[in-house]
Amino acid sequence: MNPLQRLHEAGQSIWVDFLRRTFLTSGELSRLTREDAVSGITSNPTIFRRAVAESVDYEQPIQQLVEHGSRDPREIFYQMALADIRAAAEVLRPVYVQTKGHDGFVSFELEPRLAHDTPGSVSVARHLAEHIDKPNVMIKVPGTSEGILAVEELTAAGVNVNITLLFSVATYEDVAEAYLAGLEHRLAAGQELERVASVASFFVSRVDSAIDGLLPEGSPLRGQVAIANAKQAYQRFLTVFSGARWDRLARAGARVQRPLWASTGTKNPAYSDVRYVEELIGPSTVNTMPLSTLDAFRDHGCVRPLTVLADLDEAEAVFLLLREHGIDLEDVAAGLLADGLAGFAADMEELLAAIAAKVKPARLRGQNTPTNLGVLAPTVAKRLDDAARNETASRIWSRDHTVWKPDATEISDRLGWLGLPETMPERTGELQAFVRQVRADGFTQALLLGMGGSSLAPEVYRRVLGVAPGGVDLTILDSTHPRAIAAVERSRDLEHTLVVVSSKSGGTVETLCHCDYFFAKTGRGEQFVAITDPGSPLEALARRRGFRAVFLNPPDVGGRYSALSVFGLLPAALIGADVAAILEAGAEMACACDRYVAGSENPGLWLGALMGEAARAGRDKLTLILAADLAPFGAWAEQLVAESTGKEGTGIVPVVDEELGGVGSYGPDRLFVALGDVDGLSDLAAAGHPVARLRVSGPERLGAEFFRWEFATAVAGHVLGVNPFDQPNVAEAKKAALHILKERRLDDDPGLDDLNGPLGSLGRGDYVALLAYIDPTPANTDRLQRIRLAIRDRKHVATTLGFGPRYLHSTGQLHKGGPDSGLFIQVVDETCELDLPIPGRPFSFGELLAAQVLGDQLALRRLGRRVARTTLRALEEATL
Ligand SMILES: O=P(O)(O)OC[C@H]1O[C@](O)(CO)[C@@H](O)[C@@H]1O
Repeated sequence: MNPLQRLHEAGQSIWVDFLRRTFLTSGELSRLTREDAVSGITSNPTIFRRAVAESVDYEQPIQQLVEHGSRDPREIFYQMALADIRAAAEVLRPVYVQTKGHDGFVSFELEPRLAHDTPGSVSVARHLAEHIDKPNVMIKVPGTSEGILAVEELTAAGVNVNITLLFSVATYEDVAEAYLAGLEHRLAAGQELERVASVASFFVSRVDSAIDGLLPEGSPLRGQVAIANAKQAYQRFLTVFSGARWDRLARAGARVQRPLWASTGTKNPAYSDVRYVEELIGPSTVNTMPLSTLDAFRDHGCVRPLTVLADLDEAEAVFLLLREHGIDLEDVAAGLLADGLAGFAADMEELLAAIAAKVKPARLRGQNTPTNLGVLAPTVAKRLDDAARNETASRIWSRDHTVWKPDATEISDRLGWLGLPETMPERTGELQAFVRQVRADGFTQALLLGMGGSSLAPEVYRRVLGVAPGGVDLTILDSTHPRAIAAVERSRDLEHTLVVVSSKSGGTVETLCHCDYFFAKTGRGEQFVAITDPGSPLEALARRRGFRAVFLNPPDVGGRYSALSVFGLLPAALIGADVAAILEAGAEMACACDRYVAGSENPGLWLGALMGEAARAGRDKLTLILAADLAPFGAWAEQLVAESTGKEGTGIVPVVDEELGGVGSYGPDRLFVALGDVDGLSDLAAAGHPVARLRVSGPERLGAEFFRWEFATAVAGHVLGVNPFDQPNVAEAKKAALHILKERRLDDDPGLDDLNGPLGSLGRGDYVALLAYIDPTPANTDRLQRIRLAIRDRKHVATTLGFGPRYLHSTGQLHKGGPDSGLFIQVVDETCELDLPIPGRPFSFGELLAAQVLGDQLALRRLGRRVARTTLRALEEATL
């Protein structure tokens, strides 16, 4: 038995808080009923908005309805939604029959505009119930005072009701009373009671989100109130549904109105992702879970029966303490109800707008327009067929580590990126409020300190989107070159600069050194903010130094997969970007890549199959040709692909920012992927190079591209048989550099190399990586770019360019763990007169950089890779 089945055994019904057409038609819901004891479905305007706006499922139904003369978005919505509700009711009918009408329900919510209209609610709900005409359907009515009056009337009329948006125990009691009163009317009228069912949807995690924000940092009450509140509601349930009044109804066949725990997806990454399930287990209850919570519980949920009855004294104590803090739970509940209604109303509007937009031609079809896959076409097609047969996409979404490796290590706890488009919208308000405060406190600039996955997405946002009105000007520092640090320092008005220290592990040496350096300059904690994982050394440091804020990211999101998490979105919010729109685009792509979307219709699956199969066929140089407005995206994709796939002697070598050349410049080891509007690829396609074009409608679609490439990279990892979420060889260079610093071995410098030998060794399928440990100025970059093009055109090999130490956190893994086809040319300063001390450390930035040059060289040499060290001038002489 899996944990979900055990939960069912413990007396709790498992419903899913999700609905979408292909979820029904693909057989996924019926599979969940068979394998995971799922026995119900809940829907709401948000779920329908997502289903319609962010998936391709409804394109065809909309077109068909339009062809049959429907134009009105509301009418189209009801046609489609009610068809889904009926279909879901059919799938769940066996459960309903087997449980003799106890379980197997699907819920459909009244439109939010009826929330304060009792007669309107009653008449629409009755009409819907008649029209749907299925015994196992519930109509959702909100727990407003007008809604509660409607519950009584509807129950009396024999309509099954699910009362939603309940946050307070007092309101819950009114709801239970309304249900009893409705049943009593029926009894008095001599009508049967047995076929009337009801649930009371008590919201859980939203209560913690609201209360936690009112409590002081570190308060032990944080994260305690929602569960205590739900436990109290359960106590009221036990009282109301017992005793003489209830017994009379029960004897006549009445069913209890079961408490249903809703809002059970964890919002705060510091809390367990199954907390709102594990703590509320008890008989006669329902838990409706988002798919991510369902997957998490199946994976690691722990079933302790009757937790809903445990620790009641503690729950009491929580309420006492809450009152001592001056927090009135009833006020909070009223606020949550108002917010919940407003949220649903906004989603309903958006849903109708999305339908209106789709009445025009479908938007999501044709994400991939492969111009010429040439020799790769059959293998990619076969791979997609295999993926459909093996349910690869579905298994990825179920977070099944065996897609990659039999061992779950560094896989199961690295798949959180899949859920970010769904979970992060909850946090946009928090990010925006933070930025407003930052602005109000006079900060006009921001400086982000971070490496690799902690800095590359912010850089893409900044360079692609610019700074919007109301945003702060953000600069990213990921170089330890003393001149680069000095230049950043000079360019900032430090007093008005917010410093964002960004590190998942919280232990990255470059980031911590930068942090110490700037902290010593300003000495003001309120100028600093940290983004990190819960419990990291950086979190501790930030709290010790009194940082203005610490943003904790979900720990199951790896650095290079974090663009749509706080690591990407806080910097995006700082520059004034529309974070909600970024996530919306991400969600749209996530839906396009969903578990039911097969073959080339699934943009992430398709791209991953292409990249992986190309590499297997020797075309492992993934050459990205980016439209000018998306150019900065390349460095982010480079890290994602290189660090994810470059291991175990295989991998994909991303080639970015290599200017497009003539057909003769390229060997048969290339796959070209164009992003956005780019010209000049037809000759390459005509010459037999595989060329794929990805359509991107504009920079505002960045959120979609981040997700597409993450999904594709996960798929490519699967095709290559590697774990795309670890970076096993990164530590080698790190360790070597730290050892050199510790032992003060900087003088064991092997000196510069003659380049003729290494350059002469280049052959077919090789690549040259220029690793520049010099000041990353535009002028130096231009000189290095000229050199790489000369090497490419003369030697017909792919070239890459990275600045140290930044590339160590990007392509460094591939260099050491990937295919042995690289020639690594370290480019170092002839002299550097400037050095900067690092406060509190026995080495300077100049020494750190020097140790990193030597450390990486040592790590590469130990693996038998070709490495040479030179200066920019000597390299120019040897190549131009
Ligand atoms: O966010 P952190 O933990 O500072 O790590 C930064 C980068 O360093 C790496 O761990 C590699 O060194 C990357 O995977 C990561 O993106």
